[in-house]
Amino acid sequence: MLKQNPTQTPAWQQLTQHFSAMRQMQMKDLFAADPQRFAQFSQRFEDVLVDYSKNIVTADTLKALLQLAEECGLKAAIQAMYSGEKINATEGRSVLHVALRNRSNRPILVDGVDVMPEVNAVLAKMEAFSKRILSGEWKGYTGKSITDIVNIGIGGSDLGPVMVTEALKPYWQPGMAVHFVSNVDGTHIAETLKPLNPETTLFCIASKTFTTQETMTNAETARDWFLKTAKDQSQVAKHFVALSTNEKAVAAFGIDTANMFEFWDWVGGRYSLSSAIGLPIACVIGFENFKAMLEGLHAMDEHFYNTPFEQNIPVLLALIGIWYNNFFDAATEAILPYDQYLHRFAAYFQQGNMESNGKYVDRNGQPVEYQTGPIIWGEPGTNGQHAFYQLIHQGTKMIPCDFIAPAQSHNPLGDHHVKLMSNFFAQTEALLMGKTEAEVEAELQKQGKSAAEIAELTPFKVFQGNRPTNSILVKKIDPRTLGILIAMYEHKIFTQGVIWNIYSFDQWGVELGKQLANKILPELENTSTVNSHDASTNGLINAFKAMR
Ligand SMILES: O=P(O)(O)OC[C@H]1O[C@H](O)[C@@H](O)[C@@H](O)[C@@H]1O
Repeated sequence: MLKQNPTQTPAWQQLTQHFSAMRQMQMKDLFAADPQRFAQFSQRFEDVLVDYSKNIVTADTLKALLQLAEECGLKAAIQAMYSGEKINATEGRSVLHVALRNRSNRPILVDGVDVMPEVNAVLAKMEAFSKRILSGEWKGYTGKSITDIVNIGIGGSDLGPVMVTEALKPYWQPGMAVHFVSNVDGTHIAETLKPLNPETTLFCIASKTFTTQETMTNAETARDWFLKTAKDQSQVAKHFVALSTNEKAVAAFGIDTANMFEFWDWVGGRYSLSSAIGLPIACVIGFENFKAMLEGLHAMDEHFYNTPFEQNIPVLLALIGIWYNNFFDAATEAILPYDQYLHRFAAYFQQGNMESNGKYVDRNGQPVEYQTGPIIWGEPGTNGQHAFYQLIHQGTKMIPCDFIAPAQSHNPLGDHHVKLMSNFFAQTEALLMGKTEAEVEAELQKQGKSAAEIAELTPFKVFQGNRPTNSILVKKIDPRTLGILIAMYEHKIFTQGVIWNIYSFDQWGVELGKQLANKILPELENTSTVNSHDASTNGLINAFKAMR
């Protein structure tokens, strides 16, 4: 893979020059000058409309950004990922979440072996299992059917299934509920288990490595809770399944490997929701709906693979993100879904994006001299409007935002949805157009304010506007559309990682804290004074011990 420093490309030089012309550019002037702007700067894919016209870009900006993608070897990088090359170089692994939802069944080789037969075998096992659970055929230790699934996992073994099961709540099958325990804080599992009955509860222990401290601790607590009632160790098989790549550790925990749903080291945790990690999804929305989501993911995978970059949605979104991140110095991006069911969508892509592209070392092992991954955050609209939008509208920082909304609500109550959507449209319009001094003055005059009052108040009520947004309008949040949206963001992240010349599929940054926690843990289990750390850490640990 090309290891190109993006700032050393001709395209980057061109963008730097172009930026000095664009930094003062007003989007409303661009709209006024070009009646075709919306048509020119929007793309449709199935029932998804992506409008990126409210960005500080011209055709020239996109041309230079597309050139940057070419010069950084994006084409070859996509080819390398889809063909199973070991692009996760620091872990020596392929990166093949696209194989998990490869509905075309085209062979995908890892070390010369087609992975599709094993992918399909696990999917078939998930299908059969989820059908047995949902039909009530799978019985617990007292002969009752399962009513509650508890997924125990963290990070990539939690966030995807949480986000998807919440997003697709209207598709939950009758008589089945799903719960998630991730935090090692005992409160999480204690509160989750409180209303549950061990006779009708199934635990999915989800961990790629099956060594993660939080998950193993919660899994042991869950087993103790179960055995407190069930008594008999042999009944564990009816209530515990494992989703993992680590067969040995699964067996050592006491889960029958017949109840293990396998995946592989070429599935990154944060890209694993279409692997066996998706089992709790399939068990609550049904396998047909799970399959529809896989088909949506695959459709966007194909779009990303086959579409020329100038119409390629993930590529365009990635390039626009780079434009703000690297030229306008925007440090964050907000994801703002106008859909209550998508309330964990930003949290999901917080891991997806920040764990992938939060790297300061490039693929040559050198510290980068440019910005890489942005900070991702967001909450559903309209709640965000009454919380942090003040800063987006009038703060000193540029925050590019993605607004996401469905045309059709799953809960068409009265006029709720049109009210919601009026806010969705109004916000991006306000961020684009702002409100001028003259408009504010005229408004204050109408309200009967004196000249002195008008002069005093006007500066506070002006909105500069010119704040960039993408609007992603979909017909309905159904399994297929959700799959499309997920893959769209995944490939945006991939594209940016390629251009920033970083490795997007490792996560060494999570290791140090884990190591130190393992060192500190035994120090907390006795009463002696600790002095093996820096003064602050020693002080805190000793204060904690004194307070216990
Ligand atoms: O599935 P596991 O192995 O329990 O890992 C859970 C999480 O652990 C770490 O925080 C990272 O490696 C994440 O990417 C991963 O998702």
